[in-house]
Amino acid sequence: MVAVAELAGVSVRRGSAVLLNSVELIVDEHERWVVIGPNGAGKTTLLQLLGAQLYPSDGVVGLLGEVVGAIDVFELRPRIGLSSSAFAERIPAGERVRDVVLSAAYAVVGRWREDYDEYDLDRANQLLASLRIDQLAERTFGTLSEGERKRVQIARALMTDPELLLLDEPASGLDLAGREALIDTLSSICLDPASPATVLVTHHVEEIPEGITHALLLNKGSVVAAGPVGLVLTSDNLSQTFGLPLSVELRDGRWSARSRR
Ligand SMILES: Nc1ncnc2c1ncn2[C@@H]1O[C@H](COP(=O)(O)OP(=O)(O)OP(=O)(O)O)[C@@H](O)[C@H]1O
Repeated sequence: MVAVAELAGVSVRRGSAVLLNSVELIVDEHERWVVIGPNGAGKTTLLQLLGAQLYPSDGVVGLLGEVVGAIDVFELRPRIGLSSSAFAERIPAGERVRDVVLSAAYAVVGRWREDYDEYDLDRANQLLASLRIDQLAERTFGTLSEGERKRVQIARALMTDPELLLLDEPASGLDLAGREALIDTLSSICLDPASPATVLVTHHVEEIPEGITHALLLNKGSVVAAGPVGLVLTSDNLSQTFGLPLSVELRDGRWSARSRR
């Protein structure tokens, strides 16, 4: 096993606020992690650390064999695929879908070269097809539905053939059919041995795709539990994470949770 990400005693503080508190985490190359916690738990902050977008206040963040702070983050970032709504907001509404994906190869947002390599063009087209949005390639990003935008973001995150894939709430804002279709696609990614190590953030256990191997539960910046998903996603752990009595169930590969009466 090779660790693609390693957090040792990592804390993030802003003024008197503790966003993350002494987090320990090792993500190995074939693992697919889900990070679950209530609003404000620190999930996005954790993902930003894993994406080399943020430095810790304390502790050590190791990514892809390098220590963050000891290497230029601009060398690390192209090796990490990140899909988040914060990033999506930076995509110009008039940008063509194929170019949104293609321009990731050049670490830019917005088309900037008239001629892309044939290899990059082929890869972008393959990703659009595998995410079932090839028919949208010529459309502009601003005209897409929320579900279509999520798929474009994931295709873009995969464009550089990253060693670590980070997905921040990929299914948020989708209707039931859109959510289920996206979770199906995410399951295919997670179950494919050729996919990169993955860390997916969500508020909802119902949004955990099949193929997720590990879970980390966060509450108020601290880890409640972390490890193999079957051991971590218990009713007790989830109740502690969300601060109310919950009953958790796994059926046909999908998780669900409801309030315990
Ligand atoms: N610059 C800052 N100063 C103070 N507090 C901050 C700052 N940035 C973030 N926070 C707080 O840190 C906490 C963790 O934020 P984060 O976005 O990581 O949580 P989250 O688990 O992703 O939340 P959500 O599920 O609502 O997206 C939140 O309470 C947030 O208000």
